[in-house]
Amino acid sequence: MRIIEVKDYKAMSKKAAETILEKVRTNPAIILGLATGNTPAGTYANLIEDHKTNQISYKQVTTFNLDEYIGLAGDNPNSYRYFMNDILFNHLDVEMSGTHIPRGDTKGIQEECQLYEQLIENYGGIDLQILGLGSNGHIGFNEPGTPFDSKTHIVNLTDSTRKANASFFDKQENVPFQAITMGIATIMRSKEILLLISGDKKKEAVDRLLHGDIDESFPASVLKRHPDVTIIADEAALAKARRSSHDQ
Ligand SMILES: N[C@@H]1[C@@H](O)[C@H](O)[C@@H](COP(=O)(O)O)O[C@@H]1O
Repeated sequence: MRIIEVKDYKAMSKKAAETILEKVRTNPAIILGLATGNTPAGTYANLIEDHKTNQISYKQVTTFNLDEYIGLAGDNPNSYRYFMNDILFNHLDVEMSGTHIPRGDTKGIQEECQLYEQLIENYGGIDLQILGLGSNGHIGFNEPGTPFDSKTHIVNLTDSTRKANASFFDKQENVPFQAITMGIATIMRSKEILLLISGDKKKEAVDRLLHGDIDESFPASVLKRHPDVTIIADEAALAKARRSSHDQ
């Protein structure tokens, strides 16, 4: 894993956007894996800003999001489909039919998982996957204990994840209890991974990621087995991990 240390959230967002733009320039038909949450929002804002001035086209780009809440339709403002349209897709010239997010409102959720996995496979896999990091080490919605060989599946969200994501909802009770997520094996099949981490709230998780064992109790630890992972993390997120390295 390569680590790029940046000053703060703003610098992380800029560096991440530059990395993505470089890839889109080189491969205009790139298959991008995208994440939701606060962490990548600034990166997406930078991509939109760049699009206004440089007019890089996203018409041939295909995207696959990591996850979606079960029970929320795409027009529900709390769904990840709505979030992605709102903070990214509606501001680029991307073809909406080329943007994929699991459907959380279908009756056949199990079937949706298989179809989503198959669709990624049909496209030949993801070229560049953007990831955030949950405070408990989750990636996508793969909570601690998720098998490393998991494919797209249904998850029960932990209390800590429901709490962490409650700020997007009116009340915590409204945060769904389940989600569909790409599995850990799905994520690991991506050719390249860009993990973005910012802020003090993530410092314990970063410390465990960099210094802990590879173990299913900490899903992100699997990334150490991937041949091409770049972490862009800010000073606050790296604070504890850096101290631990000095202590050793
Ligand atoms: N499903 C998302 C993840 O994909 C995201 O990486 C994580 C961290 O969120 P944030 O970036 O808001 O800290 O939270 C959510 O649970």
